[in-house]
Formats: sequence, C-alpha cells, structure tokens
Amino acid sequence: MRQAHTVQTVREAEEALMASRPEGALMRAAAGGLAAVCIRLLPRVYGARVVVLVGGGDNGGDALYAGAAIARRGARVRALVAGSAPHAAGLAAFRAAGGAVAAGADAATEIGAAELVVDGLVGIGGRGALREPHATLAALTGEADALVVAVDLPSGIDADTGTVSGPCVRADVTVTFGTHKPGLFVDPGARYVGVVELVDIGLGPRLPAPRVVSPQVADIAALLPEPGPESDKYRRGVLAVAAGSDRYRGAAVLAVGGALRTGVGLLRYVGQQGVATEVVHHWPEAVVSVLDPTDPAGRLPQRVAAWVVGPGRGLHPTAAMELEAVLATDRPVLLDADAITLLAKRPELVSDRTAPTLLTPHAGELSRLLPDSTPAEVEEHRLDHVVRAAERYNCTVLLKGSTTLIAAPGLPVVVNPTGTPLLATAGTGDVLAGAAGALLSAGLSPPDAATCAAYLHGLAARLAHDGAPVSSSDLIGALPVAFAAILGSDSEEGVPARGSKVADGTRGRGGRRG
Ligand SMILES: NC(=O)C1=CN([C@@H]2O[C@H](COP(=O)(O)OP(=O)(O)OC[C@H]3O[C@@H](n4cnc5c(N)ncnc54)[C@H](OP(=O)(O)O)[C@@H]3O)[C@@H](O)[C@H]2O)[C@@H](O)CC1
Ligand SMILES: Nc1ncnc2c1ncn2[C@@H]1O[C@H](COP(=O)(O)OP(=O)(O)O)[C@@H](O)[C@H]1O
Ligand SMILES: [K+]
Repeated sequence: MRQAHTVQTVREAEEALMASRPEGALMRAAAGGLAAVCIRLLPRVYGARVVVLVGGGDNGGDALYAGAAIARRGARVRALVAGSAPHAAGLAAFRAAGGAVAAGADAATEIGAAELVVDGLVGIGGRGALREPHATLAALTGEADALVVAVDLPSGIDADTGTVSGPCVRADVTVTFGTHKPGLFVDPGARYVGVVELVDIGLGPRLPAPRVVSPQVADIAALLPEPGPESDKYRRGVLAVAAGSDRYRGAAVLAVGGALRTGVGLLRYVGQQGVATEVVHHWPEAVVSVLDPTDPAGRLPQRVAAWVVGPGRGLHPTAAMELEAVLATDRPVLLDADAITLLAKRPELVSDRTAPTLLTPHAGELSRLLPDSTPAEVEEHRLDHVVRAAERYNCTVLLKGSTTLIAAPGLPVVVNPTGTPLLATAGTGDVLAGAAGALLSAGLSPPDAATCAAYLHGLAARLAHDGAPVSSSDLIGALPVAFAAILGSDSEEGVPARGSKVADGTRGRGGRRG
C-alpha cells in the first residue's frame, strides 16, 4: 500500500528526524532526489533549458538546490522568484552553480521556451488559493510544452485534502518527500499530480499510521479469494441479492452479473416474479426466491453468507420492511442506492448493528446520510465526509465518484487508484455493489471487499475496450480480464496512465501467481 500522512504528522516526524541530523541534511536529501528525477527526465541535460519556480519557503529552497545540481551538469537554468525572500542558502548555491534569476517580466517567455519546469512555489506550507504572482506562474505552466515536475506536491493543491481552490500547477511528475500527502491521491488534487515519485529522506521510522493509503496491484492480488481444493459452493460463499423492481429490472441483472463474475459459490436472487424471470433469463445460474410483497421479511433466504440490498429496489414500505429484516440478521450486509436513502431515515438500523455493514453511496446519497451536508460539499471535501459517515454509522463506507474512497472507523482511508471517468455511465454502481457483495460472501472484511471491488471495477472499465466507452454490461464482461491482469501481474504492470506526458509510475510488487 502506498501511504500518505497529513502535514502535521510530516512536520512532527521531520522535526524529530532533524534533531538527529546535521543542519540542512533533510533538504539536501530531498533536493538530491528531486535533481536525480529531473536529470533522468531530460533527454540531454547539457544545454537543456530549465526553469525553476521559487516561492518564499523551503519548497523553493528544494527547487533552488535541485536547480543548482542541474546547472552543474551544463543545463541553462533560470529561476523565477515569487515571494520577497527566497531561501538564502539555496539561492547562493544556485548562483554559484551558474544559475541565474530571470526578471518576472520574462516569465512567459522563459516558461514558453523551457524543456523542463520545476515547481517550487509552495509545498506543504501552502494555505488556500495561490496568491499573485504564484497564481500567474502556475497558470503559465499549464500552457507550456515543457515537462513539469512538482516539488513535494503541485502548488495549488491542499496537501491534506486534495482541495484545489484556484489556479494549480498541472504536473507530469511529482517528486514527493518522506511520504505521500493525502492530496496527491484524492480528487480534485489527484488530477494534477501526474506520476508520483517518492524520495526517501529517512522519515519512515518516525511516521505513525497513515491517514490515507492507496493499494497497489500486489495488495489486491494478496486479498482476492481463491477457491481451494476443499471448496464447495456453500463454503465458497452464498450471496443473497435484493435488487431491482418492476420499474428497474436492469439493476437486478447488473448487480447479479457483477457478483457472479467476481465469484460466488451460489447466488440467491430475491425479488418480484417479473424481475426474477428476467434475472434467470440473463443468469441461469441464479437461484431465485420470489418475494411476497405482503410479507417481505417472511421468506428471506436463510443460510446466506452475505447480502446486497438496494440497487433499483425502490423506496416503498415493502422495501423498508425488507431492509429492516435483512439488517436484523447477523450476516454482513452491503447497502446501496435506495437502501441508503431508506437508511437515512433510520440511521440506528446500522449504527446499532454489531454485524459488518458496508454502505456504497455516491455524493448525493452520502449527503442524505449526513443531513447537515449538501452533495456539492461532499464532492468538494470528499475525504472529510466519508470519514464522518463511517464514524456516524459505525461501519465501512465506500464513497463513489471521481476518486472512490473507503473509510472505516479506526482505519486509514483507502483511495482507489484505478478509477476512470469511463465508469460515469448508468448501472456501473449496480455492478460494483454485486462485486463487493461477492467478496463479502467469500469472507473478506467490508474494507477489504470494498477495496478489491473498487480496484477490479476501475481496472475492468479501463481494460474492457482499451479506453473506449464501456456500458455496464461490458463492464461485467471485462471483470474476468481485470482478474487475470491482477493475478497474473508480474509487478511492472501498473494502472494504465491518465493522459500524462510520462508513463504512469504506479507499480505493483507482483501478483501471487506472478
Ligand atoms: N521541513 C523539512 O524538514 C523539509 C521540508 N522540505 C520542503 O519544505 C516544504 C515546506 O516548506 P515550508 O514549511 O517553508 O512551506 P512552503 O511549502 O515552502 O510554503 C511556504 C511559503 O509559501 C507561501 N505561501 C503559502 N501559501 C501561499 C499561497 N496561497 N499563495 C502564495 N504563497 C503562499 C508562504 O508565504 P507566507 O504566506 O508565509 O507569506 C511561504 O513563503 C516541503 O513541502 C518540502 O518541499 C524538504 O526540504 C524536506 C525537508
Ligand atoms: N468521473 C468519474 N470518475 C471515475 N469514476 C466515476 C466517475 N463518475 C462515476 N464514477 C463511478 O461510476 C460508478 C457510478 O455508480 P452510481 O453513481 O451508483 O451509478 P448507477 O446508480 O447508475 O449505477 C461508481 O463506481 C463511481 O465511482
Ligand atoms: K510545489
């Protein structure tokens, strides 16, 4: 798992480490790692035109020291200084190595002609939207042909939350120091970071548990259940799916498909006759129990390992009675869509529950779960809201959307790295609910089931048609391909790139069958 820590934690760890190291050692380690990445990225260093953007703090200091190292290799390096007092020792080293400070008036020309721009405007000390002249310099990097390397994090991203509240540097590569910062993983910040390279400056042993983690392919491969020789359909996991209604038959078919293609021992579909017929037509392996609308709790299938309730199920009283009955069992339950809307009126059904529960809301549904929030606020501060929902309902919450986040009380928030806007099409959430339900029925804990399902789901969308649009049915069809990619990964295969000038650096350590 890639780990991310908050600014306060990083500062505390840095302080403790600095006390045991000679003055300036950390910055030298950081700048050395930064310079090495820049030098590796330039096709030819000698004579290359490089611009360093220098703010008034240590982030600018890192950029100046790295600029000095690049200048010593024969590059023509110019500094554009924002802020009145750039790092004094860094500036002296930069000048001594042959670097020069360019006039602010030449900023557009210098950036326009550069092959490489190093963004040292602000790092973890950034507060709020960039001020001038930082904002203009950040905007100029967006128009440049140059490769853009961000120091620690792209200037303009809030390091702790990923919030972007004004102009922001769009990096091809971010060289971050000591540990990742949550804002590098979470949208909207995550869209600006490009490939992230972590430079070890010795913080590791001083860091506490991370606030945020992001799984790599080997982490997922290690979690996915694998049927063993002693497996039978019951021991592998029986999943009950209460999804779809006469009005939304497709939701049932998609949730069941997502579950079957993720792997279940036996799938029991529960629903009205018409929908059940449709489900069996698409998935003859499903075993159906026809719902009695006058007594939805009366004939719930017994001996199930886990439940999925809610996609396309509706909000009528029958659905509410069914929800209450399922939550009264001691089985793991996944609630999605309409079940979440119903839960918002009866939060105690989950908050007082002792058996495992997984909620999979999108931003609108999450805002219903937290009545003092709006969907726009959830979108803007996704990390805070998913953590609040997990605490309030005392269960695991997977927040869908541009970056899928998974929170559970007492655990770091998991950020899924495989998401893609290709998923923004009707019905993909139903597939996700089925997939996560299948993993719950196989015995994974809600956080692990949610983590693996989100990873598989995003990867399937990317692999389905090589990046061409996918339908929810295509997504189901591509789940086996995503499984094969994960289990057969030989470590260098990462998540496909997100449109950066540099190939994606997300790497795994190898699947267990690799
Ligand atoms: N600590 C260590 O051991 C190590 C730290 N390292 C490096 O130090 C970085 C942290 O350095 P830092 O603490 O000096 O803060 P930094 O990110 O440079 O920002 C402060 C400057 O930005 C300015 N500023 C703020 N907001 C602004 C805005 N919205 N718009 C415009 N300006 C704004 C602020 O100005 P002020 O608001 O104070 O006037 C001040 O001048 C860290 O990210 C890493 O790169 C590495 O060398 C490894 C060892
Ligand atoms: N812009 C996006 N980038 C990445 N994933 C997205 C984006 N928009 C939606 N998704 C994903 O698509 C799925 C949509 O689910 P949901 O909103 O429940 O739709 P539906 O109810 O139609 O199935 C979720 O997995 C969500 O994370
Ligand atoms: K920066």
